[in-house]
Amino acid sequence: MLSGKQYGASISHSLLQHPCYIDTTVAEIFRWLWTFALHLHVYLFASIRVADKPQDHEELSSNTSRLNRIRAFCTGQELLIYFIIQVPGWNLVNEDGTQKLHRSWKVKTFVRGMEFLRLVADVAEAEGHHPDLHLVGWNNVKIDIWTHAVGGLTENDFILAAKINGLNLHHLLRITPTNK
Ligand SMILES: C[C@H](O)[C@H](O)[C@H]1CNC2=NC(N)=NC(=O)C2=N1
Repeated sequence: MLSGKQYGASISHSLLQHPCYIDTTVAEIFRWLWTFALHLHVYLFASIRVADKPQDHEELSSNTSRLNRIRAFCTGQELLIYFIIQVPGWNLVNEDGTQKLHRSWKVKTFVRGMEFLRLVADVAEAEGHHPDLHLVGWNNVKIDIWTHAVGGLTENDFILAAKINGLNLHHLLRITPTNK
């Protein structure tokens, strides 16, 4: 009859011999190495990290841009897709390696175009977050939004885009099928 101690020793001895256990040890080592390598990669190469996942079900336009809440985004597409669907009409573009939000409109007249930019400027100033504004060819308004402080997109950019979408601009726009 084996004592408890002897029984435990025999169990551990047989386990040690079992290929599964050996595999398990090797698997554990590889798992640890992989995890370490992954964290090292994130530490060394993730230029900016996701501060935290965006709150769900929060109406973007009711948010306000706050510097202390700049949620920098990695290039992780899933986060960008989560936000881009909340700002219809805006597109993700990459200009010389900088990810930006872009949208364009056709306005009725040059003066209406300036009025358009004025309304956007007021929202931007209230937000403390500012877009790149273009009025080209007298009636083409183009807006790019990105966070200069991080050289890419943050949640603040999507908040500003949502607020611009919330502006009543119809009286300034030339009616076209797509109003591109
Ligand atoms: C101090 C001030 O809040 C910052 O300089 C703000 C101003 N507006 C801004 N707007 C944009 N698009 N990106 C910024 O990094 C930025 N920084």
